[in-house]
Amino acid sequence: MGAFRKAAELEVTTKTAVLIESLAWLKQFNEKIMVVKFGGNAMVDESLQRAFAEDMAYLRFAGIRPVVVHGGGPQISARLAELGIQSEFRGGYRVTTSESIEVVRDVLSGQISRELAGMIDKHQDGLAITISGEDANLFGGRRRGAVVDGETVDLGLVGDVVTVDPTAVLEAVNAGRIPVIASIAPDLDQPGQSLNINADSAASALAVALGAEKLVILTDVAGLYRDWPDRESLVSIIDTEELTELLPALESGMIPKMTACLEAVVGGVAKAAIIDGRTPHSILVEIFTHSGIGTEVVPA
Ligand SMILES: NC(=[NH2+])NCCC[C@H](N)C(=O)O
Repeated sequence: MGAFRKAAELEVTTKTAVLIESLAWLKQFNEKIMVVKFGGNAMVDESLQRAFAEDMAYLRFAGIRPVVVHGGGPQISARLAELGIQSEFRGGYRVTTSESIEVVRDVLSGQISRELAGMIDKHQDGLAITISGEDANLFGGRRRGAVVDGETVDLGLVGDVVTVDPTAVLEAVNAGRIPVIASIAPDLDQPGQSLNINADSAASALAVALGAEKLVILTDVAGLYRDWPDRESLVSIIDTEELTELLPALESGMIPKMTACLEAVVGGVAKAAIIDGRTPHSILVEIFTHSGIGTEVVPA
């Protein structure tokens, strides 16, 4: 047998193995809701955005029901700079004012949600549907500052999701559509006021409210490292008990993401994962292979 023919046969064997490995996961996730937090570099790189839209269409046509939640920190900063709106910073975080919250809304709902939905719709007309956290009672928020060196600093109109009414999202999902959700919410304590909501916590709260099977958070790291920055210590799977112990010692940028995973699983979501959004199609590897690609959080 020629070497060429052998190589071709090997390639077929590899492809066959990959395809058949996915069967277990196609069965497990069939018709299940999966909440995906879109963020980080993937959000500001057009080819990664396009790959992400393709992945969402892929999940949907594989029989899964994806729900996308996104933030937009970098785009908001860029738009504020363009408009010449000066921001005050406290403890390294931008303070959101009533002037800048209008820009936040416009960038999140008007720009990012629409662009992403447009890319998903390239795969089938009307596949995506944009929903703002301010629509149909979806989210209710409460102001929360950031903790810097053990002290809470007031960041203005910034907060966390504290109430979720998933009715509109469920309707969209049941109609076979992919909701694309902007992380902005009415302030429960101040009627008429809106808050810029942390998208990790919003995705987590929504996953719980929807009874999702899995929460997946895209980030700019490969996953959770037990001993950062030791590259060998990347964790593939961790339970809520061990994660709770590890959490206070984590690098500060990881804490909100791992907390979101933890709260989702404690709230009843079967599992949650953080994966590298800089690697195109990493979500397909996470979902459809046994070993996945990032760090998965499971119940203790
Ligand atoms: N990082 C990991 N260990 N992931 C395991 C993923 C297993 C399976 N494909 C799932 O999505 O549930």
